[in-house]
Amino acid sequence: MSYSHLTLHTDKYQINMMYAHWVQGSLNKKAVFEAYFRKLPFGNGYAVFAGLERIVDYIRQLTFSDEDIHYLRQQEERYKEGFLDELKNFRFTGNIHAVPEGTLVFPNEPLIRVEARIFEAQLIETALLNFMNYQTLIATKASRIKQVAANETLLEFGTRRAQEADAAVWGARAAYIAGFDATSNLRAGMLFGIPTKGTHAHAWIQDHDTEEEAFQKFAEALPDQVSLLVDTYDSVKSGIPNAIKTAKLLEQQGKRMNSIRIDSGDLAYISKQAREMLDRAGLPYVKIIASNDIDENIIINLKAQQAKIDVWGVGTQLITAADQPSLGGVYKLVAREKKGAYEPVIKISGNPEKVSNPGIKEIYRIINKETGKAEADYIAQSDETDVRRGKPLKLFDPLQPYKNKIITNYEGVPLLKPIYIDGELVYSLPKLEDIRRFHQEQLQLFWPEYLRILNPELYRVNLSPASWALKMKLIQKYNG
Ligand SMILES: Nc1ncnc2c1ncn2[C@@H]1O[C@H](COP(=O)(O)OP(=O)(O)OP(=O)(O)O)[C@@H](O)[C@H]1O
Ligand SMILES: O=P(O)(O)OC[C@H]1O[C@H](OP(=O)(O)OP(=O)(O)O)[C@H](O)[C@@H]1O
Ligand SMILES: O=C(O)c1cccnc1
Repeated sequence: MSYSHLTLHTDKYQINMMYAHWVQGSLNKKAVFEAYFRKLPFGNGYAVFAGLERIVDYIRQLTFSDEDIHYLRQQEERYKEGFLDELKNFRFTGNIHAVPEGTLVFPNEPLIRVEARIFEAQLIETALLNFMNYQTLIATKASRIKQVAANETLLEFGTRRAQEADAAVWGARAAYIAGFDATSNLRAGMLFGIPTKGTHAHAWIQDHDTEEEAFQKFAEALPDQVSLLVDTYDSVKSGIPNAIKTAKLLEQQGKRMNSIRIDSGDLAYISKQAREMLDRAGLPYVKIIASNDIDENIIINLKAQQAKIDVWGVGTQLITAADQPSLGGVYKLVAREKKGAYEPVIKISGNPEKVSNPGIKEIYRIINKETGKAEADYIAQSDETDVRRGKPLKLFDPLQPYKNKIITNYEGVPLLKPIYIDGELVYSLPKLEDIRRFHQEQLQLFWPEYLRILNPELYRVNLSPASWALKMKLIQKYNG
């Protein structure tokens, strides 16, 4: 059995619906689903889309193995053999559009659009949401941390506390997209080409008779990468003075010590002491790393206390998105094939936020040509042409009709890109470095008011008048 084969990484109800479609002969009918989230995490003003690379890899390997079929045969549903034969020939033959990784995204806009036989589109819901929700959440958390530590180095240290191995490596990748500089996870480094960094643990010190001896032995072994953890006994009285001795010995060999790491106690006080002691000893080049349950709020706080920290090691709070451990992305049917054409469909809910936006849609980022900044995102039906033709657009929020605006001098950038067409991968997956750069460019498109981490301005995401009218028509139809 392979732990990386993911075809049955789906909720059983998807297979049950596929079975019912097979029984009813409706399996080949086309359907269009869109994936989006309704609420931004962490009170942030934007989210950072991630997960596409894994989705592409998942779609690529999406076949039912003999083992999968054997397992399904044993289920209490007693699926008929004809269905299992159908699954043996299964492959994804549809279209997928998605926004590129690193894109800034907002609530209620389609981030992934799947157009396929209902049989195929239904199967992939669970895995798509699983990848998109987790990776987008971590990229967004990492982006918040980057916002407050723009000039320091950020190291991702979370693996030991991550929700298992996949979360660790894909989380490390998401953090890198959003601006982290390196990870401690070597597998993430090997798989994705993320730079890797490491210091040492308390165990190295505990395993020696004295801290001084431990530091010197470590420096002897890795003279070009010396980073010493100074808090095993007492940072100010013992760790930092011993690290200084080691740095001086290294200088005699023409080498420069890289850094010290502080992992407990008052990080503001100790880092200031450390900086002073290192500078006084003629070691201004030795950097100070801080770790210990760091997040964006602690970073802001430590900076306000004039902490002298050059590098932040961030683990648990980032990799587990501790203050909001899930993103509520959903995958909703927006159109179904009926008599050879698409019919838009809606999901109605007592909760107005949960009423879906019907119809096959495009999102455009409306860039004001004068300022070069993003003005709003505009969700239109895919057959509307106003944005592409640069026609004046009415930006309106139906819940706040006084917030009405006509925009004329703009460029409408379509955000959804073709990824799979007729089951073929047509998207050339960008290099990770390019995704990271693209994310930084995305940030430049937005006024800082939308990017601040506390109480950001609400960025407009507006439905086109035609999309709004369609929604109202379907609500009226179903409300009778
Ligand atoms: N000057 C400071 N201002 C605000 N927060 C700080 C400051 N110094 C440290 N912190 C944070 O306070 C928390 C301290 O946690 P905790 O009490 O568990 O650490 P500790 O007792 O110093 O070390 P240990 O991990 O060994 O228990 C950490 O999240 C740390 O990042
Ligand atoms: O605090 P995080 O943001 O998760 O960063 C990673 C933590 O992992 C290591 O701690 P370790 O596993 O040795 O435990 P301890 O320092 O809490 O005792 C390291 O010393 C950091 O404190
Ligand atoms: O290299 C480090 O210092 C490190 C790595 C993982 C977790 N904590 C610290």
